[in-house]
Amino acid sequence: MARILVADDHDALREGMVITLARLGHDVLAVRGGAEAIAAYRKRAADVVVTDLRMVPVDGIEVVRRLRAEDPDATVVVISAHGTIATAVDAMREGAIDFLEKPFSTEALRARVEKAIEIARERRGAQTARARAEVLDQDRVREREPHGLVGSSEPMRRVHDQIRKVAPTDATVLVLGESGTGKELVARAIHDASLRREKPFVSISCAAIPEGLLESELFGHERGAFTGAIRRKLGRFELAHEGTLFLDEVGEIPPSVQVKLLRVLQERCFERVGGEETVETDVRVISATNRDLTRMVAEGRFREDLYYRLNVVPIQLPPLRERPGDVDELAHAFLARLAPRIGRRVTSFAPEALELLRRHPWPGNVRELENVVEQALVFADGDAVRPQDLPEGIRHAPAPTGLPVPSGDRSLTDILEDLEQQLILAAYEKAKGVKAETARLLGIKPSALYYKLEKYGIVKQGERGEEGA
Ligand SMILES: Nc1ncnc2c1ncn2[C@@H]1O[C@H](COP(=O)(O)OP(=O)(O)OP(=O)(O)O)[C@@H](O)[C@H]1O
Repeated sequence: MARILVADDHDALREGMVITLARLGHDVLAVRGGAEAIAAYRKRAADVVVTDLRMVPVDGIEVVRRLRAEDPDATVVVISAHGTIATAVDAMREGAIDFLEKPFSTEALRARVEKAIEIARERRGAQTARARAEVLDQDRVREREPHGLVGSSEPMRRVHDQIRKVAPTDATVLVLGESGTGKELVARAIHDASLRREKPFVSISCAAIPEGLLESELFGHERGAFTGAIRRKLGRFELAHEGTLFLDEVGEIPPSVQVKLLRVLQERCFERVGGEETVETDVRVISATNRDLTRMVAEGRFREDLYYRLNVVPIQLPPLRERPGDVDELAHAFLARLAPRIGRRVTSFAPEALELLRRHPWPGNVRELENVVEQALVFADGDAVRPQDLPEGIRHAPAPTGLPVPSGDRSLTDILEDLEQQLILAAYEKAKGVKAETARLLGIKPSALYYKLEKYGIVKQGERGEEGA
């Protein structure tokens, strides 16, 4: 059953339509003119409106126009007099979805109305989806507000402890960890527990901003500093004044900007791009990276002096696979937060589903887990998430091989070097430090072994000769 509004000033025709549509089980309201139709729709929106085009003083085209202006999802079918197709086309241009040419059979009326009802339903579905997306967007904004770092595994307890100790000091903190491990959340937690908590927390992802724009994003620019600099713009340092500035992906800062950042950290002042005036700043800097900054320093891609300035207090966030104990707790926390938002009454995980989550290696870390829970909730329709609600990649997890799952953070060479180092160490220990035996276990020449032992810092340089090999 649908709610249908019929507008026609021709009594017999109007009554006829009412009878036909009511017989089909619809809830029909009929009015005699355009103005009445608009008023009735405003009072109570109909699923479908069927209106004659030729009415005075307000005609059918005007009805279409007004209803669509007020409700973009209004679904209107127009009735045109024989031989006035052009007017019907005009009405369609205004947003009517279909037309009926007089005279028409009850069958034609039924068919058009049924089709219109279907379209109206689709539109309503899309509308709900839109409204939900808006709510989700708002929630995302709200999500930016601090919420606790979940996880009480031993490594996370250590992180909490470090946050508590470092927060009240003004020390510069470097948060290290793979992508999705919660580095930004740590930065917020430090800010929220600090004396600056009432002041702004400003964050910037240094990787997301093109090299040429990063300097002006951080330090602002003066009017006319470069093409397109129409007015003075404040940079993040000024926006974060007296608060905390979070520099995410700090390893991506190009050398030219590294120099300027170093100066702010040392002297607490800077100049805007294209400006002469020196701006004093009082900002606590917290930065984060998933890169190996010491390696970048060694390779000359990151200034050593800047590295030491940023790395006053390092906080290392372990990848999720190294704290499997947190998976349960995080999954339940995300479930509790996301289920109401998606409109699901799901309150738990089936034991088999939880088991699959525990077994997954989580290369995308906590962010991946959060996404997986959200996806599963979309499919879950009971009160527990079942294994079949989980994404394919989780259900058919490869058997654990003990190998790290590549996540894009590190190159194959790096991963292989790690593995090589581990294997050499294992052999070295097994051989109780006897190098000739270590080389034999590994099936390589002693000279190759010496080279690798030094490379990985397992023995100090120059120690190689002591066995006389
Ligand atoms: N311990 C945690 N408790 C609750 N939510 C977490 C936790 N860790 C991460 N998250 C959530 O996971 C997502 C990723 O976290 P965040 O953005 O802080 O990671 P990141 O390490 O900064 O990632 P990237 O390096 O990709 O920027 C966020 O939605 C965050 O709320």
